[in-house]
Amino acid sequence: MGLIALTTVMIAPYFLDRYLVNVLIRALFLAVLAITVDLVWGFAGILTFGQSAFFGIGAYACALVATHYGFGPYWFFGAFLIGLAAAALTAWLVGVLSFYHGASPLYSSIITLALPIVLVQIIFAGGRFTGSSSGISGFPTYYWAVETWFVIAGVMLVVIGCFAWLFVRSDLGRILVAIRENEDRCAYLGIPVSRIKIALFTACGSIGAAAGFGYAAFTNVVAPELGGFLLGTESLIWVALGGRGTLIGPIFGAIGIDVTSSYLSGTLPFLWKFIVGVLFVIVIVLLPNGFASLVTGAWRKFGPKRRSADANDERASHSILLRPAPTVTRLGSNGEKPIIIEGLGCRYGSLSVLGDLSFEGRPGELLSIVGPNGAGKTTLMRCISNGSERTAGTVRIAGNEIAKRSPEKVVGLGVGRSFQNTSLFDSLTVGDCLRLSRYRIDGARLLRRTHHVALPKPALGILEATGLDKHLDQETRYLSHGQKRGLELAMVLATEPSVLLLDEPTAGLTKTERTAIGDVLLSLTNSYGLCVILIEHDLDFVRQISDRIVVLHEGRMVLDGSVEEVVSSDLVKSVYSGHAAEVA
Ligand SMILES: Nc1ncnc2c1ncn2[C@@H]1O[C@H](COP(=O)(O)OP(=O)(O)OP(=O)(O)O)[C@@H](O)[C@H]1O
Repeated sequence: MGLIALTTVMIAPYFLDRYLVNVLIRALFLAVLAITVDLVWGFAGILTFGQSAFFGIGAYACALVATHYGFGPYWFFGAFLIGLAAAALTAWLVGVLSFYHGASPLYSSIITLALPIVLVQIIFAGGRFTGSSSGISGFPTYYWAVETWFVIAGVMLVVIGCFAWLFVRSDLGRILVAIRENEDRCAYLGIPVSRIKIALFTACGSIGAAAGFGYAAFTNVVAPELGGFLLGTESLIWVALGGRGTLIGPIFGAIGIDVTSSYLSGTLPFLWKFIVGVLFVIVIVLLPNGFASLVTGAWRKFGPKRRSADANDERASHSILLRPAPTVTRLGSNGEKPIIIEGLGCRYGSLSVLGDLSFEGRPGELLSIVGPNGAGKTTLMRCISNGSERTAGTVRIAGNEIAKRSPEKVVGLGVGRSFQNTSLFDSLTVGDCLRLSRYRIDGARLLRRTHHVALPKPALGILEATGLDKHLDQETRYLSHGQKRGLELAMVLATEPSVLLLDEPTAGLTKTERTAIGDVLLSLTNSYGLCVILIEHDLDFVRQISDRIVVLHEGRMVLDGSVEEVVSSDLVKSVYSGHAAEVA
């Protein structure tokens, strides 16, 4: 595919009209910008209005160095590097401000909205140095033939397009999709979401600058509009019309709209903008996945059908293979108490949700937390798994204070958490979900996809018990509720925790499935020495499998004792009167 594209860009300019070749060269550079917008917005889900700023930085690096300092191969290459470095630094700074732990998704949109506006103001304020509102033109550049420029722009687009294609299919590319779909779940699997977003933003910033540099070197003109908000918004329109998250759609979106604009904007300047606007609205409403979805739909319908895989060929029937993890670093105790909580408190303003909780979890123990609705059970889970949630007290995991650590760092200490509502990644396959759960331990490849995933024994056991090992290529949205619960548990176990926090794992399950989950939990504590902390409303289930029970009421601990002590406690019966009969 890449070779065909390369050959096309090598020979196309010799067969096309000269004006069209000129227009296409600019469009090819803009298509590179569109790829970066698609990576940031389409794949990682970060709505960015500011990608044009990096394009502008690259363009101005070319013009400013050639105008004020010098021109020649070294100056030219030096200016290219300056453009890339300035854009990377700016993108990194914007990334740090936008994605620090606790920042809302709105931050990045607002900051990227402000970025091109600030850049344009800087250019205006630059006076004669930056050319102010008129920009800079006529600076020295390489006046190569248009065919040569076409090949340069085309090769740049094909090479960056191919790398982007490999990247989005790689392990790391799947993690980008996971972040877009469920950022919280990623963090609680130990994936450093902020760092990945900042790195992506930085890389895309410098690629955008490379495209801007090429654009300026070819056109020999730079103007503030090249780094402006309007181009940033237009790049979003190219991606939306072409097909967000498809790479090829945004490339054709950018080229199609820019080339058509060049032909129509002279004769129909206002009508053309109106047509693009209407087209945008129609596509957003009728084709939310852009024109690319029409093409892929037609290909699926009329294109060659895939040969069904040979059932005996395991590699052919699954694109991913499971194997046991060679060395399991945790799962179970290393001699330290898995968890010690002292004086834990949590307030929301004047509302005290948890107060002065102290208890510990022992190796191989199944500790249930029970209490009426609103007692603070889920808040307790949050305080254990995220250092910034509690307002008082300490939580130690295997001897290490969690302090103010973010969820992904707490996972690193050995805490695995499943949520009250099953929390997965709809468009990822079972295999993808398992692979990304191993990111913290096995890492992820940048341009390649791993075809196996090594899991600890209990995770493999759950996949076998739920039959998920036969559905590794199934997208998780098609799984039954029980299978989703099983997969989430296997994913959490894949992170090799020593403390497992489960928030109502049996909610919505059938009796048989509840029994199966109970057996799994007992084997996790008895055979692997895990400390399991379980929130559960099904008190029969709690009584059958717990070693110890902690009872919460209005954010306070009213009892910490064995099943018999809790069942016979009058105090518990009185605070838990609605369910007391079931406990007893
Ligand atoms: N972000 C928040 N801001 C303000 N109050 C909150 C917040 N989160 C939880 N609360 C309050 O804290 C209390 C405890 O909530 P929590 O969800 O921990 O209870 P729970 O015991 O898990 O209840 P359930 O069994 O219904 O899940 C509730 O009164 C809830 O309204």
